[in-house]
Amino acid sequence: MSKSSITTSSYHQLDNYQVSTLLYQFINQQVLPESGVEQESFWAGLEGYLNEFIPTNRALLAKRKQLQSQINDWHQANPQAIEPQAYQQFLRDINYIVDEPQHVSLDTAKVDRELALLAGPQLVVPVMNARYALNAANARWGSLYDALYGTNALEQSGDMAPGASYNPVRGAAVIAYGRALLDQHCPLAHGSHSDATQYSVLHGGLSVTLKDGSKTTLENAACFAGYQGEAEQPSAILLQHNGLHIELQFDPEHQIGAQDSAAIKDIVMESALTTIMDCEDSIAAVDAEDKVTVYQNWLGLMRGTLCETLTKNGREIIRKLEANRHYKNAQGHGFSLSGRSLMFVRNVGHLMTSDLVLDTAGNEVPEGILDAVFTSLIAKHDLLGNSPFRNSREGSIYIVKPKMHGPEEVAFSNNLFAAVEQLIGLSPNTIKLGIMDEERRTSVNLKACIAQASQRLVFINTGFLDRTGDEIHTSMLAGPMVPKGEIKNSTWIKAYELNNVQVGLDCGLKGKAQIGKGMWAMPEMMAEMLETKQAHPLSGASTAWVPSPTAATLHAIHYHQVNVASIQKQLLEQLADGQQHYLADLLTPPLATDTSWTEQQLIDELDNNIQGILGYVVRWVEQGVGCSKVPDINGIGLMEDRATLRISSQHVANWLKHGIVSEQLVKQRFEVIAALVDQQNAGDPAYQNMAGNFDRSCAYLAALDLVFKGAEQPSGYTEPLLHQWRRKFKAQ
Ligand SMILES: CC(=O)SCCNC(=O)CCNC(=O)[C@H](O)C(C)(C)COP(=O)(O)OP(=O)(O)OC[C@H]1O[C@@H](n2cnc3c(N)ncnc32)[C@H](O)[C@@H]1OP(=O)(O)O
Ligand SMILES: O=CC(=O)O
Ligand SMILES: [Mg+2]
Repeated sequence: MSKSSITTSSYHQLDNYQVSTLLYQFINQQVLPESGVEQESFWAGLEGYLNEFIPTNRALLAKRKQLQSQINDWHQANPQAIEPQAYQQFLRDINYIVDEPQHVSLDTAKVDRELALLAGPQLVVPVMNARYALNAANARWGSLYDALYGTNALEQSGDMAPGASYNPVRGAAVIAYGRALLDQHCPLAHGSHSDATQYSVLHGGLSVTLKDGSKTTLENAACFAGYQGEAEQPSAILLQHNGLHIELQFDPEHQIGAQDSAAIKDIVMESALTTIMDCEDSIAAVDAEDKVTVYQNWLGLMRGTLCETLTKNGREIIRKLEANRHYKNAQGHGFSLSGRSLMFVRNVGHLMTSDLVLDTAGNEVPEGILDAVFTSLIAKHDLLGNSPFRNSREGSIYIVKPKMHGPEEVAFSNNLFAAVEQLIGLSPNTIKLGIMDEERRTSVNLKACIAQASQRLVFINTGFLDRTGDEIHTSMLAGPMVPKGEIKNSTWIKAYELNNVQVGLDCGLKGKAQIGKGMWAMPEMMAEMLETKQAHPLSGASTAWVPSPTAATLHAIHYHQVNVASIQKQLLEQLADGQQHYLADLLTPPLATDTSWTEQQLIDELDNNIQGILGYVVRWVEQGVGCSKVPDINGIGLMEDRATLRISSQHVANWLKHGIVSEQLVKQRFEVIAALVDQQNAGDPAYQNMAGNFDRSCAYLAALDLVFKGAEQPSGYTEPLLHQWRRKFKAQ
């Protein structure tokens, strides 16, 4: 627990704690009114809550440290290749692996259908950025035409180049793709959607006129969900397949509609069913001022008031939350669908502390404890109907809790949420929990983790990025790791992904909660995503992460191609015949067996890691940007956040620890790459060069620390050093 270094903030004195005046005023003036919670009882209750949970939080962190030190000692005492049985026994002896409960059955009530019943993309967004957060909330519906036209999903060279103005060849390819998609998932009884000249609603069903004048309908009448406008000439037709909607929009006056045989101007896909508003790894919030901005945006989303004025393509627009979409069904009765993605909020984990609240000794209190109470109190406005919109129709609050290590830490979150419910007047289990399966102690004890939250769990998600960082850090002393790019092919990660689905199904998540997969971290590589990310629904996952609304729209296609409910059913049938045992593979770290890398291979590996580190850290520390697109060594823009930074910094730290690379070589490559990153940012007027500034640049020194002090960082996390250096930069 660190002493607060911020002296500029003023504090309001409670009995035993001091609350940042910024937070105190924000909560009193903007959050408590109409929340059904009285100011006096809230602050008094908060003190009791902090008294109750701070000591346990500290004890859990001490346990992490103790276990890591026992593991380090074991590797030092056993320097030869890991003997699997002895290693597993040791992990059981120290209680790193606990006994697996026999039978766990999920019993979560009031779960919205987007989580329990539907399968589709999950978008993640830094909530500190209001413009992006609004865009994400609205990403429930996305233009297929824009997603195809504007990305490499379709060939981008020659005749197909997007160009400065509309390219009709590319446009025709987009339209053909859309028609093929309709033929595949909502086929006609006869003929093809590409030959359609008119869509209308006749006799309670869809009637489609084809080029030859014949009329047909949908092969499966249930694919027709509704329409907008007049039945004979609708402005939109709503289709449905695998639980997801597809809207055909008609406009003969529109640039695209005018050239289309059926006047279709766009095909709009139901895209991000759910979105995670992230207060964690994609943002840089290091002090009370930042945290209040985060909470303010979350409040704006929960009260429906958030809006942002921006200039786009030379036009000023005001971005706000989208209204619901209204349709008539086949019988002409009105109904509506949500215009917005169902929102989760991702709290921070148990590690960090915040200067939002200080104890009597001036120590910051655990940030996760504060996030639980403030993000829930804000979300209570949604449940009370204090917004023109509704997030959870079932009346639940959805919190994603990251970076928990093992069942005790899940139990802690569960107790925390129960106490918050009492404090702010919610019924038990209103606050739901999404467990990030992203630390090794959670993966190896996943069933026991689920058991600790069986009445509030709504997802388990393989955060493979953090999980990879933890894999390296936990086995830091076991030996040098394989190069970073090879880790994704290693034994443990395959077992980890399979185990997550198996355990989820075994604990009864089907039909009740999400089984989720990780982030597509190459935001510009949409063709490659279309090619490969189908693997996520095919594995039995009901959702998987995407970095942008466009990626959500394209990933939605995979949930039309794959019926997740039937995959899960098959997997459950296999499970009834016996479980696969993944523990031994899960405990096989990605150690290199052959370390005879050439000097050039070592430099390439270092450069790749260091480019990601510097490119990300410079914007984090000096501009407060928590998630960036940073070119890798091959010029491919990668999504970098704190979890990818954890991997890169731990990887270099591991190679330093085992003498694979020397300190001198690492420093030399840092200097070379710093100049390159400076060049990449040359167009940014707010940017300060690192090259020539090596002993003063906060960003550069932070990046060096992340590597050279990497082995000693708690669980290899990057946030302690990032926060320290960002605060230093802000104070300058
Ligand atoms: C390991 C983990 O924890 S993963 C989870 C954390 N990661 C994330 O949350 C990823 C979030 N994604 C992002 O922050 C961004 O997509 C980045 C940083 C990767 C790329 O951002 P940029 O370089 O600005 O993207 P780009 O210029 O291609 O597109 C910007 C447009 O896309 C939108 N956009 C991009 N990402 C998102 C998003 N996640 N949600 C909503 N809108 C988004 C922006 O609003 C903007 O559109 P606008 O001009 O209409 O406002
Ligand atoms: O949070 C996600 C991850 O991969 O880490
Ligand atoms: Mg993570």
